[in-house]
Order: sequence, then C-alpha cells, then structure tokens
Amino acid sequence: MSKAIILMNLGTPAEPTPAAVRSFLREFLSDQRVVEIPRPIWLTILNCLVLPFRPKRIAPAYLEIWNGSADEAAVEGSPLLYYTQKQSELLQQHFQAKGCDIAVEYAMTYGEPRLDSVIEKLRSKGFESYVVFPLYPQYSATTTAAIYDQVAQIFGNSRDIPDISVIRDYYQNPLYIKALANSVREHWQKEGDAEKLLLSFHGIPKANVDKGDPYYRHCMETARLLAEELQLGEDKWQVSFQSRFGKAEWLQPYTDKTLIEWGRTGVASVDVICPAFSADCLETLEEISVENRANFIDAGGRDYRYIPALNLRGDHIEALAAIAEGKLGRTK
Ligand SMILES: C=CC1=C(C)c2cc3[nH]c(cc4nc(cc5[nH]c(cc1n2)c(C)c5CCC(=O)O)C(CCC(=O)O)=C4C)c(C)c3C=C
Ligand SMILES: [Fe+2]
Ligand SMILES: [Fe+2]
Repeated sequence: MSKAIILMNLGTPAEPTPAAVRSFLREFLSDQRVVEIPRPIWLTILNCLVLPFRPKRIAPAYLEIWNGSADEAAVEGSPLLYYTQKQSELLQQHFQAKGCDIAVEYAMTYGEPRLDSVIEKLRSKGFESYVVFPLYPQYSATTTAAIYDQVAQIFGNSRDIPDISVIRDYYQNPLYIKALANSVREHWQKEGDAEKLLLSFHGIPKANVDKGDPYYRHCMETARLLAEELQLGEDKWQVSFQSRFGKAEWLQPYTDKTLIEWGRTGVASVDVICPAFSADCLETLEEISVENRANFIDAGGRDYRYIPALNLRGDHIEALAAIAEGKLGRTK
C-alpha cells in the first residue's frame, strides 16, 4: 500500500501586503478553534475592529522578514512556507536514502496549499495510506485540533475513508528534545552562554487551559526535559508565553514583560529559544528577534541572542522521520 506523510503548519499570507494579510487573517481568525468567543460577537469584532486595521499594521512586519534577513539569505518568500517546503523535501530525501517508498508533501491549515487539494492529488496518484503530521510539538485545540477538524471535514461525505491518522503531539519525544538541546549547545559554543535562557512558547488564552487544553502542561514538560538534558540549574532558565492577542488574559508570564523586568533588574544577557515553533516565522523573526530584543535592551539589558527554530537541522529532520515512522508502522 503506497503511504504518504503530509507535514502541516499554520499558514501564512500569500504576499506581505495588507490585502493578502487581511485575506489570511480572515480565514485563520474565523476558525472557532482559534477564537472561542461566541460567533456573532466575535465576527462583529473581527470585521469591524480587527480586519480593517491589523493587516495594515502587520504587513510591514511581514515585509521585513520576507525573503529572509541578511543571515538567512536562502529564504524565499514567507519563512514559514519556505522552511515547511524544505522540511518536506529533506524528509522525502531521508526516506529515499533508506529505500522506503513513502511520499512526503506539505499543507497549511489556513491559506495555500490546502490539505484537501494535497490529499486529492495524492489519491489521484493512488496513495491509500496517509499520516498527517502537524508540526506543533505541543498539542493545543487552537492548532492541532483544527487539523483534526479539517481531516474529519474532508472525509465527512465519504463512504470509503482511506487509512489516515494524525500525529497528536511530540512534546516529550527524546529526539525532539535532543535536537533542541544540540541547537542550544551549538549556540553556546559559538557565542558563549548568557546569564539566562528564556524558553518562549506561543501563548493561548488562559481560559482555554482552565477548560482542559493540555497545551500548558505540554510546554512545561518540554521545558523540564530540555533543562534536564542541558543540566541547567533552576535559576538559569525560565518559561514564558508570547504573541498575546486581544484583551483577555493569556498564559503567563508574558515574554515581553519578563524581558523588560530582566533588563530593569540587572540581567545583562539572555538567550531566547522558541521550542513550540518548528520553523522560523513572523512570531520568532519579528516578535522575538526584533521587538523583544528592543524591549530588553531599552530596559537596560546588554546582550540578547535569539536561537533559531529547528528549521532544516539534520537532527530535526531525523526526529521528524522517526516520529512519522512510529505512526506509519513498518516503512519498507
Ligand atoms: C487569535 C488567537 C491566536 C491563537 C490562539 C494562536 C495560537 C497559536 N499560534 C501558533 C503559531 C503561529 N501563529 C502565527 C501567527 C499568528 N497567530 C495569531 C493569533 C493566534 N495564535 C495571529 C493573529 C497571527 C498572525 C500574525 C499577527 O497578526 O500577529 C504564526 C506565524 C505565521 C507566519 O505567517 O509567519 C505561527 C507559526 C501556535 C503554535 C499557537 C498555539 C499553540
Ligand atoms: Fe499564533
Ligand atoms: Fe505576534
């Protein structure tokens, strides 16, 4: 039976323009998995307060990261899309080198390429067995469950549903933790280690966790395992949550407030890693590497270093391959 793996990430605008950002945000923020506010209230806020203003504010930030910054010269277009596409090519090469007959494709939850067209293409080529692989190590209903919803929707009217499964999470996978630890160690070998290591995860509303979303627990376990692997003392590292959206309380402590507090209270140097992001994107390259650098330095900090996402690292691709193989069963 021909098997295929479909890597999935969030999605990104087609271009760094207000119109393209608006169309991306409209689709993304209309998903009830992402924003749980009752529909009529939220759709009014979205259409009257978010979509008329946010795209104009965010498009310049996308423009800044589009095609990569000077130190990532190879990136073309959106970094998120670029890295996801390259990850799928490298994973394909990995299986080819092992002599495994497995196809690797990629899709985005919002925007292009869409999961339904990727599955349609694979079905027309005769594939009968699929593993959908959300590139979110920590499960959250706001991200991973939205992918489960799409799979259910795609086959909602089918009589003959193919063999399809979804990788739910890999927050404690030893190869993922080792790849994170290797990237920190390599960074320290090049740059020396800072006073503090901040592990900044994408946030979600606190109410979601109170209602049972396991995301917070998954983040804390990833952090504990990484600190253990690096043999870090308790005062050397901390977890924080970034990318707050809207007025409600999100998971705390917030990344921006933590860095300002550290800058003010005499922490001179920090290393920042974002373990929830398998690929660099707006939230890491702009919010962490640019905005929060300024927050820390303006508050009195001296050295601020962002440790890139696992992106195309060989140990990351090996980890993804092993996780996918675990779900596929025998690969030959
Ligand atoms: C509105 C609420 C949001 C929730 C909940 C949320 C959860 C969440 N997001 C990611 C990963 C990514 N988010 C990205 C961008 C992004 N996220 C939100 C909002 C929520 N995210 C917005 C509005 C945006 C767009 C940018 C902006 O307007 O600020 C991205 C980057 C996309 C890119 O094009 O580079 C990623 C990746 C996770 C992992 C997560 C929950 C765990
Ligand atoms: Fe997000
Ligand atoms: Fe952001």
